Amino acid sequence: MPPHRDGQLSAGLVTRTCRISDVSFRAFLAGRPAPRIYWTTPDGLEIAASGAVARVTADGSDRFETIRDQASDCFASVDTEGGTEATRPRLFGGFSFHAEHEPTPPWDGFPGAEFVLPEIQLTRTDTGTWLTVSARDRTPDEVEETLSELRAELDELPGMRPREESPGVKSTRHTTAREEWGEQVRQATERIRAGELQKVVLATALEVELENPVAVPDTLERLRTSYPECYRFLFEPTTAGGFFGAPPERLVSLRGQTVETEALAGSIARGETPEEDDELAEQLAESEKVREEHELVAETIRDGLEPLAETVVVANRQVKRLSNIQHLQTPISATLDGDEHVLSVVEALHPTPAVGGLPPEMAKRTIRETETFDRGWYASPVGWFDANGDGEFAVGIRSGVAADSRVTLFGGNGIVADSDPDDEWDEVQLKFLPILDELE
Ligand SMILES: C=C(O[C@@H]1C=C(C(=O)O)C=C[C@H]1O)C(=O)O
Repeated sequence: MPPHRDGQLSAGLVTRTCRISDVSFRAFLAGRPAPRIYWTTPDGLEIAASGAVARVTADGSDRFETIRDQASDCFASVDTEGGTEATRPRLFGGFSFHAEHEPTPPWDGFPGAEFVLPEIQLTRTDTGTWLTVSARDRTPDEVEETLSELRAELDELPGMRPREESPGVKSTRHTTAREEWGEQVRQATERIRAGELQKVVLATALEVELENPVAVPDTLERLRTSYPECYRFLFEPTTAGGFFGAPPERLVSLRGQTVETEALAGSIARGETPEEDDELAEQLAESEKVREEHELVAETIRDGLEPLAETVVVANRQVKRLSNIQHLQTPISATLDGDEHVLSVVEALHPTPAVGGLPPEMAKRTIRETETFDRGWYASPVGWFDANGDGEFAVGIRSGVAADSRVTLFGGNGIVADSDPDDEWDEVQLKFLPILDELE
């Protein structure tokens, strides 16, 4: 499919922002149609948005570049007033995992890449809350008038909204049966022992039928309490479905020439007691198998950054503890050689061997040949970028696609030569839990 350009902004973009009293972002999102966007980072930036003033889409292996080109048209003429750095125009969206992406359910409405510049955006930081309205082909006065009207409407919304009940789980179905998984892992380990592969991340999907339709913004709000150290996002391009999740993993943040990223790979459960917790963390940190697998990820990220960077700094490995799982984590930072667009860094890193494998092409091929469900946007870059090419992307894991009363969740794990199918299965189940628990 050739990229279409309904996002082109020949007539220019007008955006106006005003400060507002705090308001429930969930109540705002509940009352808006698709496209709807939610994005929040552990450091406190929180954005809820709806409508599309511009929408750029792309497919195929040059989708990163196509999006960047279309976005520069989009940002070419922007008349913006009243905001702060936090409210500057941003395009929100993401990419499919594979370049050869042909959406099948539940991924209807998700092309190979799509970014949206929202019509109405709420931004919350620790210094305040703002409302932004953006439009094309409208005069600044008209946009300001819409801003005042919307501000009055928002005054009617509650500052806090009582939490809705969880939708309740009617039934769950693994798209990959346990025996099939065992066979998949055995075949992957054979390829690894034969020297074709070093590592591959295999995933499965869990189809969850709910008692009631899911309100994703409410689910994300509940995840705020249980997973405060994670990103939380929703990208709902059409009414067909919304991709959402609470990923612990940053793919990249780029500000000026400073890149922050990490290797996050290697997993173990949490303990019932602090002692057991520490024992498990130690077991994770001491396991040679996990350490090797983790180092492959850290080295590959470093190698991916080096051609773009003046310096790359790989910090010490540590254990990152989440409510239901512990991971090995290595923070990595870099100073780039020149002005690179964040999408160039995204393209250089995706997929890291934390979600793909090594060598990258062989791992991607193995994933395509092995997995019996559509990865779609699972384990892919999701986030935003701005007119300067700064931006931030999470890895779309601990995630699912929601449509009415069905949510499809995804979870994967790194397979290496001596992986045991049963252990890997158990670890994958842990990765469904953050969202599954909130739906139940
Ligand atoms: C693939 C997933 O997680 C990734 C794989 C991990 C592993 O193999 O131990 C750990 C963290 C993530 O990088 C997932 O959550 O679905």
